Amino acid sequence: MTGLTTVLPFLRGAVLGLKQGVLQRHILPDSLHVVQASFACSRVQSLSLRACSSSNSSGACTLYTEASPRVDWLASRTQIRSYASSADAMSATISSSKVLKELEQALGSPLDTQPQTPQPKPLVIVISGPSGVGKDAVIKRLQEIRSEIHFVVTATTRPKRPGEEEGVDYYFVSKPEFLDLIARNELIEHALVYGDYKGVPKKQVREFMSAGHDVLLRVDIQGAATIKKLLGQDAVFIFLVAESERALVERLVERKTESIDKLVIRVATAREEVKHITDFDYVVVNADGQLERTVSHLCSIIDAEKARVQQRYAQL
Ligand SMILES: Nc1ncnc2c1ncn2[C@@H]1O[C@H](COP(=O)(O)OP(=O)(O)OP(=O)(O)O)[C@@H](O)[C@H]1O
Repeated sequence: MTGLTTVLPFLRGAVLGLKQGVLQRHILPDSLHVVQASFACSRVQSLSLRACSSSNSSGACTLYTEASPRVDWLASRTQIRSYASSADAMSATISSSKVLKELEQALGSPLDTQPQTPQPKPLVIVISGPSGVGKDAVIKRLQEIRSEIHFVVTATTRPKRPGEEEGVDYYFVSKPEFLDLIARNELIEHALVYGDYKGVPKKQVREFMSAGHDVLLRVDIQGAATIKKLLGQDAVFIFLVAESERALVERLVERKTESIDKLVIRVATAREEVKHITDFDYVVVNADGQLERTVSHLCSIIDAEKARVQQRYAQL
């Protein structure tokens, strides 16, 4: 009824205004009310009747408008419709804010406007899996989609190779510098690989997490086990697998980076590594030709982790 009251002055105004112009009388067929029924059939009908005080026995009503019957009638009809619609919206706002006020009075306190979901905390995501499963390929694509996730760059004592960039591929440090990082307990995990050290600096993780970024670590199974000991349930551990051992080996062969001898070692290692799957929170299959699916699966895991009631939070 509030909408009706709001609209009535307009109609009264319209009828008053008509007195100053050439009055036209239009008999409106029932079909008009069907058209207007899209927002409020009975209301418009009663508005028309009350505003123009005329109706015939078939239920059709009379409306007065200025001059040019057809055009003005259409304009007038549009106006009435838009006035009635905005009046409805206005009355909805008025009534809902009135209800909210009454509710607050009944509750004795204002309704809380703070978010009811837990504030997502920056996440440490550890991705691991056997050699050749596609860790680099998956992470590269994930970074393209989720650029806000910081991929932690490993520190290494290995000399820089042509094309490699400081801070992008690795942080290149001297052996004494690396040993100093170990002594100061500034590495999340480290390993000696073919005579060179490699390790994940804590400082980088701390800095990005305190800036609100999730951080992503790509480590081998041994490294994941070390991080698990350090962070336990505070980080999320994801194990990547191929759809089968054969598929994994085919991928490695196609990569053409390993000799047969090295391939034998990698496959034997992969057989051992896969036994550690139960130490991880999630396992994701990176099936052949399904890189996008794998990455979207990872995104779902990250999103689900953000929706946890008890959020993981790693402090280093
Ligand atoms: N879903 C996939 N389908 C087909 N090929 C893939 C898929 N994922 C990765 N690859 C390809 O498989 C090869 C191995 O991938 P990648 O180098 O990313 O593995 P990795 O796990 O990082 O290996 P490593 O641990 O030895 O560095 C690459 O040539 C890569 O392009």
